Amino acid sequence: MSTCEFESLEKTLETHIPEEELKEVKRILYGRETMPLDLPSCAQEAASKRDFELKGYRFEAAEEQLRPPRRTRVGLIQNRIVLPTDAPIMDQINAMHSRIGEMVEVAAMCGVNIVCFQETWTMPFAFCTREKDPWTQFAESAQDGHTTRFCQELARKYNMVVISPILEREELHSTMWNTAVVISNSGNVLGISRKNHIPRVGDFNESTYYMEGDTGHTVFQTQFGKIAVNICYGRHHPLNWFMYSMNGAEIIFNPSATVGALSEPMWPIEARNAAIANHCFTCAINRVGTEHFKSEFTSGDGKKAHHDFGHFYGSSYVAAPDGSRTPGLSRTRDGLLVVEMDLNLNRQISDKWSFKVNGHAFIYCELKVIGKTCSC
Ligand SMILES: NC(=O)NCCC(=O)O
Repeated sequence: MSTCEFESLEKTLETHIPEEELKEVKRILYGRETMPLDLPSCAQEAASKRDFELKGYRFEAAEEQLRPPRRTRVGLIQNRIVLPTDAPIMDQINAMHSRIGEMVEVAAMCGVNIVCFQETWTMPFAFCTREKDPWTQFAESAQDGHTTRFCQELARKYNMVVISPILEREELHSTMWNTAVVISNSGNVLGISRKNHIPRVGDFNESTYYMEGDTGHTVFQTQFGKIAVNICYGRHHPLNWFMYSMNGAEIIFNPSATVGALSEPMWPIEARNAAIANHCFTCAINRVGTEHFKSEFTSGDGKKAHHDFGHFYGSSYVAAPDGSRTPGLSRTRDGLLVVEMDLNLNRQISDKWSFKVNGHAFIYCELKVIGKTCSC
């Protein structure tokens, strides 16, 4: 595991930029200032004891005459794997369950309503190896697998919606998918959202394992707002975010696994731009750490074979429809980002900028040109 990784952009800015200039720098980089969210001291203490970063922010909306505020708290969890990648599979899964369990307990202390974990959170991101065995053994049923049952317990215990992205094994045909299981705060599986764009870039050899998802752009009505899940590589496709939003999503989660050398310059832009373009909140989550694999693998680029994928740079953040965003979590540490948002902001910004109205009209005209009608 690399110990000399750069910790975070925010830390560097805060260390080197004089206070009076820092405010302006942050305004230009991050938009309207996100206020810190007061989190209970018991949560701060537990996070520090359990060795993870805990940060809280809130996005406000203007007061309206006819609608009360619609405040929701989301929790984004980023973490490294707990055990080495060659430990017995069930031990690896159980170790991840217990790590996430203790982080979700802190999320509950912070009043989180919807929590989302990183992409394929129960396993190392082993698709770089192109080996089927043992990695396919991490795949589980989305409906009633070990991990879904674990998340249902969390959901019931803490009255929290849980988004659990796993490697799914669909029992009927033994097919695998990269799937987010969405569990309501009463513990029922509300449904699933399968990754619909599979990367063929760098060491992301995921097409060796699973196909493009077949669940469309599903939006889930929860007690705390309408949510959707656009898994990792899906964030590079503006139309993907657009379709979730056209189907009514107020918050779109983007659980990811991505490495610095490949995508870091894109990371702060894509989910944020999606929030702006679609008048919604977006939540980008990336794992942390460097994962080592026993067998060497090549990247098909003429370079030497290697045992690791590179550094997963964390930096999870939330973006709002007005273009503002929270600072990111660290590039190196496990972390929980708690963000309170007033969902009324979506319509307020839509009324101001009207991007979605234009998008709607655009689709309608395009369909008319190709001779199809639609109900949207
Ligand atoms: N997990 C995944 O889809 N990664 C692809 C690389 C990226 O999109 O940054």
